[in-house]
Amino acid sequence: MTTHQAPTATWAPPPPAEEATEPGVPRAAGLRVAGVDKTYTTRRGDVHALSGIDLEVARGEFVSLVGRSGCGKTTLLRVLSGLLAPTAGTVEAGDRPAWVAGRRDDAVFAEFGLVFQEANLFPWFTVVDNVALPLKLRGVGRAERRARASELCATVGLTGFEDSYPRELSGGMRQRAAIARALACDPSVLLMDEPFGALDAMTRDRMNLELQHIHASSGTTVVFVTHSISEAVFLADRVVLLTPRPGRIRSITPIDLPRPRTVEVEATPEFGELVVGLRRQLDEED
Ligand SMILES: Nc1ncnc2c1ncn2[C@@H]1O[C@H](COP(=O)(O)OP(=O)(O)OP(=O)(O)O)[C@@H](O)[C@H]1O
Repeated sequence: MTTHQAPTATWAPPPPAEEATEPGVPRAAGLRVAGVDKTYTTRRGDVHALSGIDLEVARGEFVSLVGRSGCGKTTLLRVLSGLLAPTAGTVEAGDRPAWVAGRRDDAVFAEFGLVFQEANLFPWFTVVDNVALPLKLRGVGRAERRARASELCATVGLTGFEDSYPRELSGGMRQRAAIARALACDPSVLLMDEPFGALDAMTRDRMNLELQHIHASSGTTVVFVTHSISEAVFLADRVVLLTPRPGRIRSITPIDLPRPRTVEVEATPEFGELVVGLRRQLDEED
């Protein structure tokens, strides 16, 4: 295990997925975050949420963001999503400026897929119509979008539930539908904020296996926020640990465990060492 204390850790990105160059398959983009600061201005004063965030995420890489409650994980993810303007700094996606001088390029962010803790499905739409919605908004014809949405339902294990309504699904199934919807437009980057945080432990384990499979087959770049160190280690190529007040990158830990990973990996000494090492860093902040 190698734990780097600086965000400039040398790390060899995985080779870009070959499928990424084929038509109809996601074209993953890397992310470059430089000098990002975020201060919230409130009636009770300023809250300095992020300071000097420098981070490169390689094309096709899976990065987990962890840290104590309130350290700025969601703030950083919202900046990366285009939902929140940084106070300073830049974000680039695949060499295209996304945030520069507080201005966003909508076209860049339109290529990103977002998944939050709540699935946020439209209750009056069926699963397939929810998944197809981003395609509808892009003007894709009904037959084509239904075909693509059914394909995505199969990818996330929802075959047979295409015509169900969200209320007829379990929490895990709703999150799978949300992931399928985020994948509908072949996102260049998939940003996920505690997507499995509300699920029971067994469902969460299964979703982690499925997400790993989806990441491998789609080749997309993923930034994943979680409170769970073991989930972060299980999924990631690298784990980024933030420290609070203001949020800074404390360490970047490469996860060199072989893929595909199964639940058995969690019983290995290598996995245990990585988790303990990260927990120790968190404890040192007390
Ligand atoms: N809209 C807001 N206005 C003012 N302060 C905010 C706002 N959103 C977040 N903050 C503050 O910014 C800091 C970082 O919050 P953020 O939600 O990004 O942390 P987090 O690491 O995602 O927390 P958690 O793990 O609890 O979800 C906190 O001090 C929080 O109080």
